[in-house]
Amino acid sequence: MADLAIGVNELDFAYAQLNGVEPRAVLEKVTLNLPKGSRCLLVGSNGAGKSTLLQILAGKRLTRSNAQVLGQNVFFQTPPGVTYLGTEWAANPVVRSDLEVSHFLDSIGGYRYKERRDRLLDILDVDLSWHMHEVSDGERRRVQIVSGLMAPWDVLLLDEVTVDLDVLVRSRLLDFLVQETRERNATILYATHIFDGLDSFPTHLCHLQLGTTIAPSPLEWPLNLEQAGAREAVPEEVRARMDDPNRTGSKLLEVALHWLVEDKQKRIEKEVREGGKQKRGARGQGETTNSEDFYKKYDYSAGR
Ligand SMILES: Nc1ncnc2c1ncn2[C@@H]1O[C@H](COP(=O)(O)OP(=O)(O)OP(=O)(O)O)[C@@H](O)[C@H]1O
Repeated sequence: MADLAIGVNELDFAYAQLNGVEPRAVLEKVTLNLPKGSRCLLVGSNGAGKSTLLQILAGKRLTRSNAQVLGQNVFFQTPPGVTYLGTEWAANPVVRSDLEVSHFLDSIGGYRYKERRDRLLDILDVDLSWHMHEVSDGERRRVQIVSGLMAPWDVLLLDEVTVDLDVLVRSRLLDFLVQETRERNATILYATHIFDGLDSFPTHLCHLQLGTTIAPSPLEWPLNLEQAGAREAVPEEVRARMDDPNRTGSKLLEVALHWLVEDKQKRIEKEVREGGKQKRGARGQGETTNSEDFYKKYDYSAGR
């Protein structure tokens, strides 16, 4: 469909495994159709596949499945106008070297987008004379966000990059992003675990559970009970907690907590189905880890 920014249908993905081990499926039957101008939060537990999906959409991981961004199949070509911001950027030695921020931004074409660059420098409160080896993690993150957002983008794929920002900068950045989607019809897919202060940000939510999207994908936000599947996705008891005036967290947090509890339950059921028992957490009575077995052999005090 022409007005879709992201069109993913029944997408599968497995990371290739070395040493003859079979590839392990990480994404299965992922479906997400996002209209242009939307802001969608990707919600799921650690390891659900959020980063993998964002990387596929950014053209960083190849899949033969059908993943369209701005009308093009990302397996063949990532269209221009797609920006991906992930946490791994900060680990690159280049952005930890003695490099002045003004030089860094110029080196990646900041002078071409002077107006947007200056606006972002104000929003992210960045000092152009900072040196990248002398800044804090949050300050480095702010520079990354300025560098990533200064060229106009049509689709923004954000992987938890607001995590180390202080709340003032984060809130001003979110306002900027909302404005970008409203004024330029740009689209945002944002994976995060921090729901505080986000209630009014998304237009949609996508629940990724153990590598599979749960219908409806996306779910409209604020919740629209007329949308098919919305009542099942957010059952009545969760809606009651959302409407409770004594609620302490955000409405979004209520939904996310409900989904994460469900995800954990499903994961445990899967572990028991496949291996006969729950895999995570403390071992049962009498069970030991490999290293406990190993060190016991050398524990001379054990027999005393
Ligand atoms: N390079 C890799 N090779 C093999 N498996 C991987 C690789 N990267 C991630 N995985 C596995 O893929 C699954 C999904 O990982 P992914 O990073 O996409 O999850 P996520 O939802 O982004 O998690 P988090 O919230 O912790 O960032 C995990 O089980 C992870 O162990």
